[in-house]
Amino acid sequence: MEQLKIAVQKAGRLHDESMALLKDCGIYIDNGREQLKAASSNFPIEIYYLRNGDIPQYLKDGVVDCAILGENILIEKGQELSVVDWLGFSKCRVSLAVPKTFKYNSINDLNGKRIATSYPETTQNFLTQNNIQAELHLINGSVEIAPNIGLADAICDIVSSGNTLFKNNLKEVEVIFKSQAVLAVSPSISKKGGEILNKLRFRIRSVLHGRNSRYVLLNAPNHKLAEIINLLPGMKSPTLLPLAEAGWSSVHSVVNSDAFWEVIEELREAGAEGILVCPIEKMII
Ligand SMILES: Nc1ncnc2c1ncn2[C@@H]1O[C@H](COP(=O)(O)OP(=O)(O)OP(=O)(O)O)[C@@H](O)[C@H]1O
Ligand SMILES: O=P(O)(O)OC[C@H]1O[C@H](OP(=O)(O)OP(=O)(O)O)[C@H](O)[C@@H]1O
Ligand SMILES: [Mg+2]
Repeated sequence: MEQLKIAVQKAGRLHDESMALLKDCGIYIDNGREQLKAASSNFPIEIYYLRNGDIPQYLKDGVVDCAILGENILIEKGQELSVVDWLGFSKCRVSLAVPKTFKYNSINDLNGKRIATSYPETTQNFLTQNNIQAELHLINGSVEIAPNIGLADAICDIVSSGNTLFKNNLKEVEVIFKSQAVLAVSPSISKKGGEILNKLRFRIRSVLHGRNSRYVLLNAPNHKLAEIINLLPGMKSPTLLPLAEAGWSSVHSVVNSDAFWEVIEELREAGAEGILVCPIEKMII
């Protein structure tokens, strides 16, 4: 039986959350990453544990059908490959940074300067778009140290919390783009592979919608219902059930995780009581 070949980072920042996502999709993986490949006992998928930086080439060559990788690596090494889903983890940005003492007014201040980076394509494209000529120095790790050891005047690297920049006395001056983990596809995926991929994508979407939502239950006096329902859009519209006590109802709905504290405050002000907030395992839309 044909299997969908999916690449996942062998070790590093993407590995754990990629595996957790497959697990939440109900896919059991038989063996660990000590081996290059692993199979699943309950879904037609084969996992290839690879380096994030090598994955775009494996996708182009059709060695794997799809992959979970950082969008920034795809922009650097695989612009022609398609992203089919944005997975919401490993969020970061690719930015230019300079020493805190550098008097930076605009990108023009980088003309003629030396820039250290692990992302030469991304950096060069950004500089070209802005008509800047600079000398690039390719470094594969700890790029932030380059200005401090006199190797470069600026860097282009990943920034997340900003701690690494701070520790190295650097400041972020240009955000080139924002990145997160994505599901990307090989141009040579077969028809059957595409069908399995669609099943996987359906599961991934259900898991991600569930993660981004909360199930809210509350009690409210009937004369307050109109105002409360107005605050709760729900999937279709909120569920309304009568309470044993006359004049009261129970309202059930789904609220977006990002907005839910604000919504809860508004609900309380509108007269809601006994509010319960529960996680949603899967949400099929
Ligand atoms: N500090 C960070 N915060 C959030 N996401 C990050 C951070 N650093 C990297 N990432 C994201 O995780 C991906 C993997 O980063 P990691 O440092 O594990 O590997 P890598 O050096 O790209 O990989 P490999 O050795 O597997 O080729 C990056 O491409 C980026 O998308
Ligand atoms: O803004 P921050 O939260 O400090 O994150 C940014 C740092 O994280 C990444 O490095 P990583 O820790 O993956 O080490 P690496 O250079 O060995 O890949 C990236 O290359 C930055 O150095
Ligand atoms: Mg890293």
